[in-house]
Amino acid sequence: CKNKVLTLVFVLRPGEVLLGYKKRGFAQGWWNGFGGKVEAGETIEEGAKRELHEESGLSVSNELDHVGVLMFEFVNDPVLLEVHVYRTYSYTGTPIETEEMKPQWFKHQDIPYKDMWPDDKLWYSLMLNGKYFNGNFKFEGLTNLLEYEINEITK
Ligand SMILES: CN1CCN(c2cc(NC3CC3)nc(N)n2)CC1
Repeated sequence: CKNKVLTLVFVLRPGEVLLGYKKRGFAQGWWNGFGGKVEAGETIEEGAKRELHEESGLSVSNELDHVGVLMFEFVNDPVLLEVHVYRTYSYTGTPIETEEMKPQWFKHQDIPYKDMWPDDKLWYSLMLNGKYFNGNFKFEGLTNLLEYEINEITK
């Protein structure tokens, strides 16, 4: 069991998605949803809500919609990343810039894929359109996507 479980939350409003610009650390300089590690004693969904609040200032009262699981393998690295993707239209608060992230709303056509993880352009359309999906990606380093498969699932 070498999976590192991570979360990724997308806050939506009509025609737009909230992304955060990573100001430091892993994937610095790229835009992404909000998320991170799951701590001992919390469920994956609780971890997702916690990271969203820590990184954006937003709170989610009710359910997050669990829309997919993305598995990432890196050549010569035994640790698999298991990223649980969530989305929600219902949130409270106003996005605030933190030390980690600078939040910004993007119209779907303006999503800055060149400044994002290389896999994002392959599955964002499914996430933005309310589909459910699973994805498997094989990377060499952080930018070279060697293989992938994405399957839409009926939930
Ligand atoms: C804190 N986590 C890190 C992993 N993560 C990823 C990863 C990812 N690609 C993988 C090649 C790394 N692509 C997106 N969009 N997010 C979510 C946030």
